[in-house]
Amino acid sequence: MNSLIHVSLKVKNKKVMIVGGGKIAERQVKRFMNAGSSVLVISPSLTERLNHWWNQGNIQWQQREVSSTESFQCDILCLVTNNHSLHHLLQLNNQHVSIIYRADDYSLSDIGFMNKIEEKHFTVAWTTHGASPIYAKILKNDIEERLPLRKYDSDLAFLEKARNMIKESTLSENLKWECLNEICTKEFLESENRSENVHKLLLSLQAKH
Ligand SMILES: C[C@@]1(CC(=O)O)C2=NC(=C\c3[nH]c(c(CCC(=O)O)c3CC(=O)O)Cc3[nH]c(c(CC(=O)O)c3CCC(=O)O)/C=C3\N/C(=C\2)[C@@H](CCC(=O)O)[C@]3(C)CC(=O)O)/[C@H]1CCC(=O)O
Ligand SMILES: NC(=O)c1ccc[n+]([C@@H]2O[C@H](COP(=O)([O-])OP(=O)(O)OC[C@H]3O[C@@H](n4cnc5c(N)ncnc54)[C@H](O)[C@@H]3O)[C@@H](O)[C@H]2O)c1
Repeated sequence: MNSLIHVSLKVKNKKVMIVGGGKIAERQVKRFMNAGSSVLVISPSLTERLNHWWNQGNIQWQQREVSSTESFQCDILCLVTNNHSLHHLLQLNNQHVSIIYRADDYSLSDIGFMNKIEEKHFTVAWTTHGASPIYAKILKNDIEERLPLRKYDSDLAFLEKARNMIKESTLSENLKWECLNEICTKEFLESENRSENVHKLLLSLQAKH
């Protein structure tokens, strides 16, 4: 049984607490800060970049050591110190927090972070489930070379607009469904003027019904 579900998690305005202020904390902070979460770091020290973000007012910082009996009120708790037993006890004492990330042990973590290639309209994400993070990184080149990611992205930019037009049309649900399938065919996508062809397709179907 695979006990993992791969999701896209919306973390804007979520309260994220990061215990630890080293290199791995930096990676987590960057991720959540850029996604619009409210980030609080608790650590006696910060890396230079974390310190910069704190100075800029992008994150909050409590300069202190966390003790193993503490209880936190937050949506996501990231345990990213270099202290395995502290993580273990904090996880036990914070069962009320439904998402706890443990940087020291993938198998005990509620979430894992995937490798990804992001285009505007398209994301490819993969994971080796911690089997080999370095191999996972190497795969990036392989995926970039083998997949026509720019083409997918440009197709999707077109399809997003076309799909909205179809959804907003007065066609019946069945005909809308037919259109949505039609615009995804290779022939349609590779046709000379695909944007104009969407208008034509809609007009011809509307005229018939
Ligand atoms: C995708 C990405 C997301 C993220 O985390 O941001 C990610 N690692 C990234 C960067 C990165 N990782 C490492 C380096 C230094 C080496 C280098 O520079 O090459 C760097 C680069 C850096 O730090 O800059 C090495 C490393 N990573 C882990 C360990 C083991 C350990 O710590 O025990 C080791 C020690 C080596 C070993 O033991 O083999 C563990 C994990 N790393 C994962 C994901 C998860 C498993 C994913 C999977 O298996 O597919 C997992 C389990 C974390 C988790 O999800 O809990 C991000 C991609 C950024 C990008 O796109 O470039
Ligand atoms: N997930 C990954 O990709 C990955 C990769 C490498 C390492 N790791 C794991 O992440 C851990 C952290 O790595 P790092 O390179 O950031 O370590 P680091 O030593 O650079 O940073 C540890 C940070 O934790 C802080 N800290 C220590 N005790 C604390 C306490 N009681 N309360 C609050 N803060 C405390 C330290 O002040 C420091 O800022 C490693 O020990 C390892 O288990 C994960």
